[in-house]
Amino acid sequence: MGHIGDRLIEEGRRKRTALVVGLDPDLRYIPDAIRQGADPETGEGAAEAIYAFNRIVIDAVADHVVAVKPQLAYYEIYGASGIGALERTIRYARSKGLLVLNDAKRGDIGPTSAAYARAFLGDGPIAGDMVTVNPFLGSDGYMPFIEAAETAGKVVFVLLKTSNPSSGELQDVKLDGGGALYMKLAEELERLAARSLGTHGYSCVGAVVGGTYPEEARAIRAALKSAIFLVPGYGAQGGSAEALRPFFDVRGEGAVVSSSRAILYAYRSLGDHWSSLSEAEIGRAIGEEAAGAKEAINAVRGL
Ligand SMILES: O=c1ccn([C@@H]2O[C@H](COP(=O)(O)O)[C@@H](O)[C@H]2O)c(=O)[nH]1
Repeated sequence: MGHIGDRLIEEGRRKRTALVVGLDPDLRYIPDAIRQGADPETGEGAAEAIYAFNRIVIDAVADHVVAVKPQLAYYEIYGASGIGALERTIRYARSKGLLVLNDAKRGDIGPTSAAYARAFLGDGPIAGDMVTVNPFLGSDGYMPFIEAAETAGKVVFVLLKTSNPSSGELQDVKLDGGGALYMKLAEELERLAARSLGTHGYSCVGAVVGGTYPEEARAIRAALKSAIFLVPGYGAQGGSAEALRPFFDVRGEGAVVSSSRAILYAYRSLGDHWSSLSEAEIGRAIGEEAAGAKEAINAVRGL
């Protein structure tokens, strides 16, 4: 039976895209027409503003992306109403035929990870199709997610080599024998990924590999062939389209590239008057930026 990894590949073919747009709504950068007086400091009215903004983003990018990736932190700031905005956003994205990847970066002792897995990969109100997982606690921290993904036919992206500047402080630590910690985890993930290969050769086990580390990606791809890579770092963090080549397989598949700020706030480059732009102008700028990113990524995929 096919799983969400298969759907990612199939939707990517149908729409000719490997792009995922991150939904990291920051009220400070949301124009007045949408913010409608919501206060970035107190958060009053924030949930409505976030949901209104996300709807505009989703409508603008739906033809250019395989999935949206809500970043949980931006919703948790506002407590119950923020989580409510996340719930509504997930429903809206699905109504537009998009897959949902919760960027939650969870991971804990076994029973707590199992509860997180139920929350994000089950049938509950904030469950999506995919979730990011922090493996720092070890296998009893990440296995409940992998088992839940296998059961539900969903996908878990395990943090492997992250895009941030200090990711090497721990992830690159050399182990006895000389290999880096992230390579040891890559080898372990390949063993686990083999348990749930889908129609297109990819698994319920995915990996986060930063677009800012193409050399590391080359080595990881050689060891970890069965995992779809989630690739953040393109755009606002300085990762270029050209650097994305080693993340993809020979068919130009097997990776999805996420971009948040560069697309969400594209209208800010229209000038100082960005805060007074209309909803239509905002949607147009976001849609054009997403279309441009999709094509730039497609060029390195050989499409
Ligand atoms: O290694 C990682 C893992 C996750 N992220 C998340 O992706 C987005 C990136 O946002 P941009 O605006 O495109 O830089 C954000 O939600 C991060 O939490 C990451 O950047 N790197």
